[in-house]
Amino acid sequence: MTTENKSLNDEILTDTYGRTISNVRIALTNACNLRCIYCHHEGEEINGCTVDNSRAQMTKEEIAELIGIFTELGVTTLKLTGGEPTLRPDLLDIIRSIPPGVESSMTTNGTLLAKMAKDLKAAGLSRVNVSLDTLHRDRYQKITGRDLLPEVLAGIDTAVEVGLTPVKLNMVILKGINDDEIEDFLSYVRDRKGLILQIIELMDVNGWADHIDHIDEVIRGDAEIVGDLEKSIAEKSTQIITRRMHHRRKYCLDGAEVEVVRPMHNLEFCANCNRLRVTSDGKLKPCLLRSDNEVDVRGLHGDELKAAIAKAVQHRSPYFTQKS
Ligand SMILES: Nc1nc2c(ncn2[C@@H]2O[C@H](COP(=O)(O)OP(=O)(O)OP(=O)(O)O)[C@@H](O)[C@H]2O)c(=O)[nH]1
Ligand SMILES: C[S@@+](CC[C@H](N)C(=O)[O-])C[C@H]1O[C@@H](n2cnc3c(N)ncnc32)[C@H](O)[C@@H]1O
Ligand code: SF4
Ligand code: SF4
Repeated sequence: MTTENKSLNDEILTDTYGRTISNVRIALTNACNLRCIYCHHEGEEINGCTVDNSRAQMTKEEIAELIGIFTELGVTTLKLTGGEPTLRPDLLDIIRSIPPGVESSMTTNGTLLAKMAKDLKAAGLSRVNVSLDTLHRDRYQKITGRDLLPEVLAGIDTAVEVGLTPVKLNMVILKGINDDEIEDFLSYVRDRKGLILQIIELMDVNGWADHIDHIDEVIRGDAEIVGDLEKSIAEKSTQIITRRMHHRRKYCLDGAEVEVVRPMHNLEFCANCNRLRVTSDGKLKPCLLRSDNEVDVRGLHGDELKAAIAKAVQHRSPYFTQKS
C-alpha cells in the first residue's frame, strides 16, 4: 500500500472523535439454538425478542466482498458472531474467504464446537470466545433454556486441543444467579491451559434483559458486583495490561488470566472503541447500543461500498459521554 493510499484509507476509517476502526464485528446470522435470558442479539432488532429467521441474511459472497474491502482499507481483526455463527452451513467457506494476515476470531455458545473445532482451525480461524455463565447444569438450563452444558464443556476442551487459543470464556455476571461462581471459574481456568476468563457486566439498555426476574435489582447489583470484583482482582494481580480496544484491563493473577468488560456508563470504554459492526442482514452498525444510524450495504459493490463504510464511520459517536 502506498503512503498516499494508507492515509486515504485511515481517513475513511477514522471518525470525527479520532477513533480509527481496526476491528469489524460481523453477525453471520440472527438465528440461535439457545434462548439466553439476557441476550442483546448484538443490537439487532428482533421481533418479540426471539430469533427471526425470515429476514434475508447476507450471502457468503456478500460477506466475502465486505471482508475484502474492510481489509483493503486496513482493518486487521475480524470477529464473527451472531446469533449463533456455528449454525451457518457455509461457515467454513466464510472463514476461508478471510485474507491471510487478518486475525479472525469467533464468539460462540460452544454447543456445536466439539464437532466443528478441528475444521474451523483448518479453515484458518485463529481463536474462539465461548459463552459460559455457569458451571452448574441446572443453572445453565435456566439461563439458556437448554440442557447443553456438557456439550459446551466438551467444545471448550476440543477448541483448546486443536489450538483455537486462547479460548476466552465469556461469563456475564447475573446477580443472584451466578455471582457465587467466580472462584470456581478461576479454578477452572487455572486447571487448564489456554483459557482466559472474561467477566462481563450485564448490559440492559434497550430492555434486553427484561426476561430476568427482578431485573432492576439485578442490574443495580451487577454494576456494583463487577466493580468490586475488578477491584479485588486488581489487588491480587501481578501484572495488569491495558488493551487498546476499549482500554479494557487484563489481569494476571496466580495462574489465571482475567479480562473485565464493563461498558455501562464507561466513558473510557466508548472513547477507545475501534469497532464497527455488520448486522446479519447487511447493515453497518456504528454502535451496539443504537439502531438509528445504521447504513444498509445490500446491493452495493466496490467504491459504493467504500463510500457506505465512510458514511457509517462518520455516524460513529461514543455512546456514553459526560452528558449521558
Ligand atoms: N458496549 C459494548 N460492548 C461490547 C463491545 N464489543 C463487545 N462487547 C461486549 O463484550 C462482550 C464480549 O464480546 P466478545 O464477542 O466475546 O468479543 P470481545 O471480547 O469484545 O473481543 P475479543 O477480545 O477480540 O475476543 C460481550 O458481552 C459483548 O457484548 C462494544 O463495542 N461495545
Ligand atoms: C450475542 S452473543 C452472540 C454469539 C454467540 N451466540 C454467543 O452466545 O457467544 C455474543 C456475546 O454477547 C454476550 N451478551 C449477550 N447479551 C448480553 C448482555 N445483555 N449483556 C452483556 N453481554 C451480553 C453473550 O454472553 C456472548 O458472549
Ligand atoms: S447463545 Fe448467544 S445469541 Fe444465542 S441467545 Fe445466547 S447470547 Fe444470544
Ligand atoms: S460507542 Fe460504546 S457502546 Fe457503542 S459500540 Fe462503542 S463501546 Fe460499545
